[in-house]
Amino acid sequence: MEITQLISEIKRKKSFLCVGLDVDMEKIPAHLLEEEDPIFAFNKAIIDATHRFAVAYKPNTAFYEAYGLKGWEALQKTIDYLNTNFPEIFTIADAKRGDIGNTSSMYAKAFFEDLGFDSVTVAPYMGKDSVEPFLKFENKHTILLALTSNEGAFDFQTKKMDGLETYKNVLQVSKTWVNSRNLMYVVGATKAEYLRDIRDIIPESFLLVPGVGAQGGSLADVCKYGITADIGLLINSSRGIIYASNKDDFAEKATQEASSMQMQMEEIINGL
Ligand SMILES: O=C(O)c1cc(=O)[nH]c(=O)n1[C@@H]1O[C@H](COP(=O)(O)O)[C@@H](O)[C@H]1O
Repeated sequence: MEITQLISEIKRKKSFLCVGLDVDMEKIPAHLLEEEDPIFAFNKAIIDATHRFAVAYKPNTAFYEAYGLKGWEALQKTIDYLNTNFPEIFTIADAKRGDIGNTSSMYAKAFFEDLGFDSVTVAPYMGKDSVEPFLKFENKHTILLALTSNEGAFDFQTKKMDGLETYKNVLQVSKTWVNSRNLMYVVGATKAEYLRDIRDIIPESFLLVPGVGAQGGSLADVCKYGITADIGLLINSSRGIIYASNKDDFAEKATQEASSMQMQMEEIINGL
């Protein structure tokens, strides 16, 4: 998907919500376990219940890989369902890949060509030649981990390297890579106070921001310095939406959560 399509969808829906599809069989309502493919049945119900309020979906591949072949099939069915029925919706494979060049090329092929995602999350640790194979794909987006939402982000990402914090190095250096226009970045909602510095380095790039809801990050805090004229944000909530209820009313409760987030976003967009 072209970035301009994502921006017009954000403006049309007045939403920059990304719903995280992190399916855990122990948390889904019991009646779905009788379905032939419980993971896909759950995802389909969540997508049907929330797509009016969301512009992106992000399955984290760990939650599918954990169930082996069945999990991977459910992931394929989920992305096919999205691409067929909601082609205007941006899709993110949260796989956090990155390896030597020829291996990264195969990861890129897997997520962009075989599965058909619009984007994939990638770890920057192995450097330029591990990321550039992803950037070669036109109208596909590589979402580089910059400053993550977890406590461990302080172990390396905020430590200085040549006088500059590592996450700032990631932002500065990656801007110089071939096809860097295809880059987006992950910044955790729990690190909202860093967004002013981050926007100084990458004023316009899209940010995937996980960590609201279950991890305690705040939408208002993220928007304070993170939002741009084209919005430039995709705010992800996974557990806060998909497990709003673990009973038969899970889809209705997911609708309520997604709708409430969309309303807050609409207010923010209208106030710009
Ligand atoms: O790349 C990510 O999406 C990600 C990066 C990060 O820094 N923190 C983070 O929580 N995530 C992912 O975002 C989702 C957050 O889920 P919830 O905390 O349930 O909303 C999970 O799939 C995480 O793996």
